[in-house]
Amino acid sequence: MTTTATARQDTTGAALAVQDVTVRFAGLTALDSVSFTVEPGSVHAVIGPNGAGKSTCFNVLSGVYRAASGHVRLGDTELTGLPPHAIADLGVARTFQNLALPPHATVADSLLLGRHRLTRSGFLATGLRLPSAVREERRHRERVREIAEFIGLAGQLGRPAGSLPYGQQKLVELGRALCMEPQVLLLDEPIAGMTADERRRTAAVVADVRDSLGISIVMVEHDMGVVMRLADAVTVLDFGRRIAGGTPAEVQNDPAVVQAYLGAPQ
Ligand SMILES: Nc1ncnc2c1ncn2[C@@H]1O[C@H](COP(=O)(O)OP(=O)(O)OP(=O)(O)O)[C@@H](O)[C@H]1O
Repeated sequence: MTTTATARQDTTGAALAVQDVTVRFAGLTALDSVSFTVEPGSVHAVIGPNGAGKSTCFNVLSGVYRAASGHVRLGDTELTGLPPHAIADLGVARTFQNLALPPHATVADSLLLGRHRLTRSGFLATGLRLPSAVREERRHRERVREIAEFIGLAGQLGRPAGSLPYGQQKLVELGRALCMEPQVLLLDEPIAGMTADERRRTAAVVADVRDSLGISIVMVEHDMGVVMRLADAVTVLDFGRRIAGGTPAEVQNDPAVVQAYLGAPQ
């Protein structure tokens, strides 16, 4: 893996602050006044047993669900209540639990989709292939190549993304999110369904995104081994409440966490 993509930025980064967020579905409180802060350039895992509220939390951060109360802020910027595309425009990109790639598009074109919000040339200029639009497209394609190198898929740029092994398709999704030049990357179960090899490789890419690009990562993940190895901080949810938070070692030894996972008092 190369670090050519490091040239892109000098991001000191902003903290992503979740403050007293409550989400209700028809009488059920899926998130109950949940607060946590994702420090700039860190991997922050959100964990918890089934139904704890992890996906709900993720969907609030990405603007899919609207909180009944509370705030989500990136630095000084209020994200609360904004639609998903506006949140993406402000630098919070997400991947999906299930693959969401156009099946026949090449890897290059799939990654290029992530550049859409950064494209300045209008529809007409692009259609007429005006020099400014051609130059801009070339710049975007160069950036796509750098990101493909970063995620280890430069050799696959011309292949249909749908023809790649599952683990590589998930990396394309991650690459597409990186193409948006985010400050924060939201990863929904990034290694679910992967082989051991794919898991290792994806975990290495996630660590590299943090270490080389300085991007903050919020990750919902069931694989505790990966969470413990990768995360700088962990927030634990149970029945919609934040029951613990801290370093992986701290939460691992927290009696409330042990009880939540085992479902019985110790
Ligand atoms: N769109 C929805 N409508 C109604 N209830 C919902 C909706 N989404 C989630 N819930 C409920 O909110 C609670 C939290 O669900 P959520 O999917 O956030 O948990 P989770 O921690 O992601 O679980 P899992 O690990 O099983 O994916 C659950 O009781 C769930 O049934």
